[in-house]
Amino acid sequence: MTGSRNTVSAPGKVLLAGGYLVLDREYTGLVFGLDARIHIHIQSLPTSSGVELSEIIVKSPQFKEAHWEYGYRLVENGGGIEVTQLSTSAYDKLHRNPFVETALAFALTYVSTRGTKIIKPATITILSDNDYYSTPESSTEDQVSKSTTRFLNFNVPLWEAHKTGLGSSAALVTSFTAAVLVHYLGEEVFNLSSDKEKRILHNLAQAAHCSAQGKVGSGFDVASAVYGSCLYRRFSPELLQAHGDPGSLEFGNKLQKLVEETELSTQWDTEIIKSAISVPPGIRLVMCDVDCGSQTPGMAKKVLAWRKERPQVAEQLWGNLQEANEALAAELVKLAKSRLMNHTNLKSRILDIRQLIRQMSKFSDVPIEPPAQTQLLDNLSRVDGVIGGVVPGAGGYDAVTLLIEDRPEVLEKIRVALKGWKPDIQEGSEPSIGRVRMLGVREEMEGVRLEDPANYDNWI
Ligand SMILES: Nc1ncnc2c1ncn2[C@@H]1O[C@H](COP(=O)(O)OP(=O)(O)OP(=O)(O)O)[C@@H](O)[C@H]1O
Ligand SMILES: C[C@@](O)(CCOP(=O)(O)O)CC(=O)O
Repeated sequence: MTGSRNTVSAPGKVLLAGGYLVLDREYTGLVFGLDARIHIHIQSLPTSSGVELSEIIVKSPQFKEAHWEYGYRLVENGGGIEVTQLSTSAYDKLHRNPFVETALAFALTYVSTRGTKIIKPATITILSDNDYYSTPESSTEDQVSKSTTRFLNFNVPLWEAHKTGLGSSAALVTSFTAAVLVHYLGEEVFNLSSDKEKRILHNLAQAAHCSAQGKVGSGFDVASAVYGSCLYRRFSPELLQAHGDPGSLEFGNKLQKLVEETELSTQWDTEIIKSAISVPPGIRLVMCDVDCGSQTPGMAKKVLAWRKERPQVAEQLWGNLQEANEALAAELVKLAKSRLMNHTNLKSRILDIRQLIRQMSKFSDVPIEPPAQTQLLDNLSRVDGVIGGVVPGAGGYDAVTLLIEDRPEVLEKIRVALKGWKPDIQEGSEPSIGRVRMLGVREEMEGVRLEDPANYDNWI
């Protein structure tokens, strides 16, 4: 191990276009990294001489009861490193954090396959930028004017925190994995700015994230946490079927082959094209968080079931949407290159996508852009300086994303338009939309990066 402490951060995400399509390798998604990051600080734990501990402490000090202690051991038969959560007191309930636990086991296992014989104890601190969660004070204020406290104390346990949907688990697993690799392998050996190591990190974080969430999604969130904003084509899901769980026979070897792509069957086919998307000068992205009384679980399942049932109609729609999404990406790149400020085509490209998304909603009977969100987007699109907006990702009642002219007066006008806004929808026909407020985030092109540990001293 080189150096006694390291810090890494990774960005949150928004899938501006390509929701549902991106689940299929035939299609792509336009994903933007956001300037809300999750930061991981890892520090060697001092031990008194002669005492050999195998313990890693993880804490997330912005939340109550967010303290986890893990024992770890190298398992025989190539099983990798198994981690076990330790009880801190006989009376404490063992609250598990599957994302932390899995990321730790996968990352330590990979470290052990690189010839590291001794894994020394450490303390790991997780710090989330404030926009990942709605805060009590933000229930009366929007979060655009950034809070003066860099890392707020949310004062609730994690399971009670109100997430804003920026992809906290993907940013966490990515930054956590990267921090463990950098700490135990050394910054020179595991150089986060090299393409080779980024690819290893991407593969390892995708495997850990899918294992922790118990399903293989498209992975656009982990990809943007590693690479930042990009055009994304997913990996073949079969890649993640054979590695098994930490502790199982040959897990370490299988994981190493998968992550380092040493065999034909472990070659990843993910495509990340950073040059295919851009945010032109004078434009920025804005996220509005929608408070909603009810959510619609299983939207992806329902959309995919409809697609299977009506393949012909669905393929036509998927094709049209892919074309519309590519046209949006091309227009953004064109505007960025030409530096022209005419946004007429950009407006039309956004409206094309929305029209097709509404068709998807109607055909599949899934509220992807439900009438209340249509009203919200139409209303906001009329604000001077707003170019247009969409329901990002899976859509629903969660959030909307806008592209706007990057001027303070446009933000002010949006703020005024949102004040007291309510959809004009018949009672009972839709879940009730509560307050809508701007988050303080915008797009960011950069993915995972090393940070200076000294910048976090106030919060460790
Ligand atoms: N600051 C944090 N500290 C510790 N664990 C965290 C933190 N942020 C996220 N997590 C872990 O990630 C889980 C949330 O992941 P989940 O996939 O439900 O949300 P998300 O990634 O924010 O969702 P979305 O994809 O809708 O944006 C938490 O339950 C916890 O296990
Ligand atoms: C529906 C889907 O395509 C996008 C979900 O995006 P989000 O979690 O709503 O940001 C699922 C996926 O890509 O894994």
